[in-house]
Amino acid sequence: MTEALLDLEGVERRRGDGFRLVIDRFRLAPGGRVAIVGPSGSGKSTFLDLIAMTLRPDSAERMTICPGDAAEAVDVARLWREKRRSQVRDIRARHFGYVLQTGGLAPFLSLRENAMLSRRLLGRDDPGPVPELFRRLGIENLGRRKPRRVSIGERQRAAVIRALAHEPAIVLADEPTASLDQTNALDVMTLLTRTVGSQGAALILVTHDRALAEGFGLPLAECRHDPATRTSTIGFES
Ligand SMILES: Nc1ncnc2c1ncn2[C@@H]1O[C@H](COP(=O)(O)OP(=O)(O)OP(=O)(O)O)[C@@H](O)[C@H]1O
Repeated sequence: MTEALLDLEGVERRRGDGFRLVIDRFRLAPGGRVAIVGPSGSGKSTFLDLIAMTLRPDSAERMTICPGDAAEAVDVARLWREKRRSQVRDIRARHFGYVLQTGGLAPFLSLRENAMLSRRLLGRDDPGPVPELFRRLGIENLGRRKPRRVSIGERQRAAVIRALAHEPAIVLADEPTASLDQTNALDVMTLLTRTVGSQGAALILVTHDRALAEGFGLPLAECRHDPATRTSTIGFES
């Protein structure tokens, strides 16, 4: 069996006033895809933050990442336990790309400068795939513009480019089409899934829109919430 890109088992995190998320088992193959669905407040963002390593688990039996260029899986659970935060940060910057609901672009930077941010964080000043991504996403004439001078759909395209500019192993997209009309949502989803696929990256999408996810062939993983215990559970294997 191929080594999983992400492998989590028995991961728990409490939040706020008694909420608890339990990741029973989550295993994603290199280049794998999944859509995380569930009602509001069921823990989808908490799940994504744990995966993105921006949130520390309270406990984790197993939590590993094994990107293509790694000799062996990195034991992230251990890095958290030993409070090796700079190593966690390095893994995050190198291997993850993010597309947020409203783009999350820096307003004072041009679209191109925004796109280059994820590379610059890794000390890379060469443009790599950025010019080609601008062409493929059809906004090659807008690179010098600031986010406020382009449409919301064009902003989301720039956000997709920024997520892929440093060629990460995993792209995390949190409701990336929620602020778009239906036509733009379909366009951005098409471009997102195609470009992620062409780079061989894995995609984890959080969405309220099951039909959209299913329409793009993404398997669903459900965050199930039990109000009696205020506990949500999620599991997935690919
Ligand atoms: N920063 C925080 N501090 C304390 N509690 C939080 C925090 N963020 C979320 N929570 C709580 O954690 C639980 C899960 O929230 P989360 O945002 O992960 O759910 P969600 O499924 O993403 O919701 P939505 O679909 O509305 O975005 C909720 O009870 C929420 O109030």
